[in-house]
Amino acid sequence: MFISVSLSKGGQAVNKPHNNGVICVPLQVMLVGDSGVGKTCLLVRFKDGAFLAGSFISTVGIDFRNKVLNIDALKVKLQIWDTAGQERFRSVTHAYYRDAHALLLLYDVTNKASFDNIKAWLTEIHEYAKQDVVLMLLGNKADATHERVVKREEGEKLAKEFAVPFMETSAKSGLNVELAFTAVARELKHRSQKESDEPTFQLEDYVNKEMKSAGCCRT
Ligand SMILES: Nc1nc2c(ncn2[C@@H]2O[C@H](COP(=O)(O)OP(=O)(O)OP(=O)(O)O)[C@@H](O)[C@H]2O)c(=O)[nH]1
Repeated sequence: MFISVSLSKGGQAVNKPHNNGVICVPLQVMLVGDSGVGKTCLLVRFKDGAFLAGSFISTVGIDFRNKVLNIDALKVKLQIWDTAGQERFRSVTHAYYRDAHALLLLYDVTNKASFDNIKAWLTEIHEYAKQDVVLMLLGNKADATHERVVKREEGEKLAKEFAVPFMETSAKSGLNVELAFTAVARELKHRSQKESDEPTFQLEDYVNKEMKSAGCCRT
């Protein structure tokens, strides 16, 4: 069974009758963060299970890939938008915020400036994205132990300050990559089925529970 989603006036995802296997509107997940934090690599890891090693080619404008996830016997189609982190493409990115159902905001644990810029990204998100957008903060490149300059505790503290779920990821080792996308897809799926009797889904609780059962922070 496929899930189809439409948007109410308030931008909330609401349940809609769907034809067998026909997806009316895929769930849009947008990757944002400074240039070089690993947005494209995270997407490629999630989509193809591979790591793009070698020379770094910056995304120009915006790119997208689709992936269908099985969540509780439902097929949830994610359309994942990979945005360019470079400042000169910022106006292109702004135009896409309002259509995003979820945002994965990345910094690079080996790059302090990318972490310091998270507050500016949050301001931008507040300005351009839907008020009820699902948001998660990701500290990427957790595998790069020797180059690390941002401690996990610093990421946790920042996330707590802004009440955003948080996890460290690695596009290189695959750490928490599937979990990050699955968690936001689950949240969106639960929102889309508001009228059901299911208990309210808590994204942060789900993430913490899954990380704990996976041994938390292994790289
Ligand atoms: N060690 C390590 N390197 C990574 C990881 N993710 C990405 N990289 C490297 O970081 C560089 C930038 O990765 P990209 O995915 O292209 O970065 P981006 O955020 O898409 O950059 P823009 O397209 O400019 O916004 C590349 O050289 C990657 O190989 C990771 O998890 N661990």
